Amino acid sequence: MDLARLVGEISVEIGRQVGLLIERTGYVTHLIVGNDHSIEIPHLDRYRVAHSRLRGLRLFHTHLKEHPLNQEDLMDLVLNRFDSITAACVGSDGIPKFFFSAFINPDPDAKEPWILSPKQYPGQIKYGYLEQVEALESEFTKKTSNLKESQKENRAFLVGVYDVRKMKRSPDHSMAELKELCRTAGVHVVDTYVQKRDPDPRTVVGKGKLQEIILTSVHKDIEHLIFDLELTPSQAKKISDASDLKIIDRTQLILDIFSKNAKSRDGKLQVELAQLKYLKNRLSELDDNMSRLTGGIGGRGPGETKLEIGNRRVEEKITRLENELRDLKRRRELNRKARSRNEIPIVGIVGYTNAGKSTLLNALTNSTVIAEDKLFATLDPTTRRIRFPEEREIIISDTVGFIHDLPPDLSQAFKATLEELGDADLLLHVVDSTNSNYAEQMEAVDTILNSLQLNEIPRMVVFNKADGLDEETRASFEKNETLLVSAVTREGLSHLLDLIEEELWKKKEINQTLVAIPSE
Ligand SMILES: Nc1nc2c(ncn2[C@@H]2O[C@H](COP(=O)(O)OP(=O)(O)OP(=O)(O)O)[C@@H](O)[C@H]2O)c(=O)[nH]1
Ligand SMILES: [Mg+2]
Repeated sequence: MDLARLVGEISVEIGRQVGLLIERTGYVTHLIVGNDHSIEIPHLDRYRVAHSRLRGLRLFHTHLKEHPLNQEDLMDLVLNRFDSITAACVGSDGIPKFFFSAFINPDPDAKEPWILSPKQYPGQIKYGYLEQVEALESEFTKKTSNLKESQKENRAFLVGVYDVRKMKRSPDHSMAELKELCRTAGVHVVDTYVQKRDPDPRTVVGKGKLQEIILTSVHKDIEHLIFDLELTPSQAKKISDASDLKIIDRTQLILDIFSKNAKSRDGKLQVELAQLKYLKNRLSELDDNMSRLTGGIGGRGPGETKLEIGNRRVEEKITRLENELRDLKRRRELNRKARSRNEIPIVGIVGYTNAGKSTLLNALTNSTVIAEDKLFATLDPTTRRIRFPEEREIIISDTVGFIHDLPPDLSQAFKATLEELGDADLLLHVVDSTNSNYAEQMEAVDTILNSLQLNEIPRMVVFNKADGLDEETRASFEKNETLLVSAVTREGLSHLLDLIEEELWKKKEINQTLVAIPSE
């Protein structure tokens, strides 16, 4: 109380708010002098206590007018995870007349992230402060331990800002896909925010909204803020300046999944190259935030490439990877030439990610290529042979799944793995018929195939997962005479093989007759 009085007197004398940061032992770590209506809390990162939900510091400060705690005070409380915040309203003599206090609300579902205590007069101040803080802390621990293991880690807040006029697909679909990507990356989605208008060039969402999102995130123990767009380097920096959260965009999320799933030498190099290219554009913004901007989920970054290495090293590494990839590509081409000399027809399986391409390849060839209910399970092209009666044989290859708006660096990197499709005699476009967005997904695949100049190759659309359709949808597919199969129940597969055989050999025979015609 004496301290309160002293601070009050100083405060009145200089006409500014004065604040103290006090440890639980009573030790004062900071004396902060503000202006007449607010004070600014210094950066407190190193005071963060790892396992407890509170910082172990409380803020005591003066209000020169008889105002209760304002929005700014409460933001300070929540963002800094103070044990408590107290405003002492001091009279003209510097003596505190009454106090307003607030604590962080341990209930993550509460409407407001704080609890306000009733106004107190000096005589009413209780000394059970430590007990109160301890009770709060055990409440926090209880809430956290109630969560399932899977909900404790990689908690994320998803933010989608969509300019509906410019979008090719609906915001809902885009957000649903972002959630799928998160699930694949092992991210637990806690909260989402969708806004339908032009992204703010500086902070994507407005400043006030961003603060609100950050508040909620701190409150719900969320560590990742994931944006459904590619952030510009300066947006990423501005947003991460405003909070301690890890800022991740769609590109990084996809890169992250790719880096987890790449198995072959080639695939790994491609992913690392894409990561480095993404990083290079952001190196100019190099500062403390960079580790958070580039760490990826659970700290998976681009290989050994930590940020200590500068721009030059990144350039060097990019060149080295590109050379290595060129070598691999040359070798692949040799293999391909050898194969095409044998004149075995090649069938490429393409389609949106998770359509069931790998499962279909497995079912057709009875092999076991990894098939998972995850996006981008396949990153490396896999090739198998199928033998038909009459000594006929085809080579059939699985490819990486397609997705809307593949980040430019990635599409560049993955063109290499799709290049082989150029040799294909037939493309099987596999569609997940049970996905309500299948039409949009087909369009995305067509767009990518066209951009790869593969539109000349005959295409066969295969609607997969027929076993998962309800009667009505199934009937509508059948009415349109679509090729309906199930890689799981094997329904329609022998028909599919017949069609493939027909397509390839019918064409071949015609070609041969053409060749047989003697030229002049
Ligand atoms: N019900 C049903 N599920 C299927 C069928 N075919 C594939 N799936 C499931 O769909 C999921 C994705 O299958 P994948 O074969 O990995 O798909 P993909 O197209 O290779 O995916 P990426 O490699 O990630 O692009 C898996 O969980 C499969 O079990 C099917 O015919 N019926
Ligand atoms: Mg696959």
